[in-house]
Amino acid sequence: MSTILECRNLTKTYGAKKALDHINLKLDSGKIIGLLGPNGSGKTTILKLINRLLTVSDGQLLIDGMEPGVKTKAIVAYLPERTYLNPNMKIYEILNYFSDFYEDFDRGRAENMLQKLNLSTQARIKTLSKGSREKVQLVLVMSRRAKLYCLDEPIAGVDPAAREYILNTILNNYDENATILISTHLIADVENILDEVVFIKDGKIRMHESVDDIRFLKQKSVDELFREVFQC
Ligand SMILES: Nc1ncnc2c1ncn2[C@@H]1O[C@H](COP(=O)(O)OP(=O)(O)OP(=O)(O)O)[C@@H](O)[C@H]1O
Repeated sequence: MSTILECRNLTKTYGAKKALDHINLKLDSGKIIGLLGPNGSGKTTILKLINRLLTVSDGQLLIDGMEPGVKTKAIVAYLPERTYLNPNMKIYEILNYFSDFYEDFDRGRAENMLQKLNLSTQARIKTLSKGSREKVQLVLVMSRRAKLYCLDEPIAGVDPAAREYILNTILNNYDENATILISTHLIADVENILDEVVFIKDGKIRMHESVDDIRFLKQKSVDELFREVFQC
């Protein structure tokens, strides 16, 4: 098993605010990992650093052994917490754009998923509900054959039935050697698909455990453990 992500004393500051404080973390490839923590704990900051939307203040961040750059962008697929789709474009136009932009984009897979979600490729983004826009965005990301998927709150805006479909879509559409890092508050909804969890609070890693160990050794669900660790 190889390491897809490594943080060595990773620190990120925004002015005087330390959003990530000397984080050490190693993630193996082939896992679905939940990045879980209360509001403001640093989850989005980590995902943005991986995607080079922010730069490291101190320490090191390595993706497949490389610092974030052009080469890592080609192997990382990112779903940001906010929609970035151009509201005036039709879905098929965005598919064209993704096909041109990403060598690893599998258009057939995207069209298939859209069809299952009853989303017409002729639909214009601005005519879709918030939940449907989020579904389109997730389909685009999961249709890349990336090595690392970073999903920031992928199911926050969709109804429970769609949540299940989306989680199954995530499970069924990624290569088993790829890694998925999911940041979410909806722990009970996602815990069944997770192999490992990383708990983060105040910019520090509080726990990195396998979900099987939490269930069998601690005899708890991830949701129960999260509430225990982060009780207010
Ligand atoms: N651009 C910024 N300038 C200053 N502080 C920031 C900035 N972005 C984030 N922060 C601060 O850094 C900390 C970590 O923020 P981050 O968005 O990474 O948390 P999060 O865990 O993703 O939160 P949430 O679950 O609410 O989305 C917070 O205290 C936040 O206020």
